[in-house]
Amino acid sequence: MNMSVENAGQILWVLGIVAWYVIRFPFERRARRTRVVVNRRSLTDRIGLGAALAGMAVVPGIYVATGFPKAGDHAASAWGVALGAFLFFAGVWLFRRTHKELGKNWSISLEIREKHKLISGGPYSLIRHPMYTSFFMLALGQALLLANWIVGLAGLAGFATLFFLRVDKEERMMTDTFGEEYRQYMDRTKRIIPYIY
Ligand SMILES: C[S@@+](CC[C@H](N)C(=O)[O-])C[C@H]1O[C@@H](n2cnc3c(N)ncnc32)[C@H](O)[C@@H]1O
Repeated sequence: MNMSVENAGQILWVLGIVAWYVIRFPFERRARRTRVVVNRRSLTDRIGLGAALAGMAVVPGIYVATGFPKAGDHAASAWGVALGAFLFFAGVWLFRRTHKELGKNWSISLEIREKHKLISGGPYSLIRHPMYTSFFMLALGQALLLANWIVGLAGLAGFATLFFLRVDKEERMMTDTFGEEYRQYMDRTKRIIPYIY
């Protein structure tokens, strides 16, 4: 087993998660100060958020800190880790772009804020959910950076749960709020992969 490649994967994952949190923190603080006018947070959405948090932070965090669970460990390859690092940091970059673009309109859950504007520029010009695309990139990166099948795939399973529980509800909330403007936006964009889905 090549320990140095595995350690490199874990260190890169930790660095990416720290960068992720540094980007997210100011938006969480600002969101607390901006009034919510529509709240569609539901039990299903909380379950999805819990699954994503468990799969992308708690399970890999415990693995990196303690090596648990040992079951599922596999040998890491340098190419796999390099590809994982590329996907993970490209995901962090897209995550930052989407936060900058959404600005005061960002929410962690299904909410419309006071003076909410429909954003359709930058990464939002091709896909309606580029932040969710960035999460899928982070989850794929995690699967390649962490040399354990259970821990690696927990991120994909956790985020896919949130995505599929949420996406229809989010689009319904946006259509209810922005009406024809959002319907037209839907007609010219895909969900998470430009020109495909
Ligand atoms: C966690 S953010 C994710 C945004 C988007 N689904 C994405 O993946 O980039 C969720 C919140 O963003 C807001 N939102 C989603 N799409 C938006 C858009 N095109 N313009 C403005 N706000 C949007 C909604 O208030 C929603 O509750």
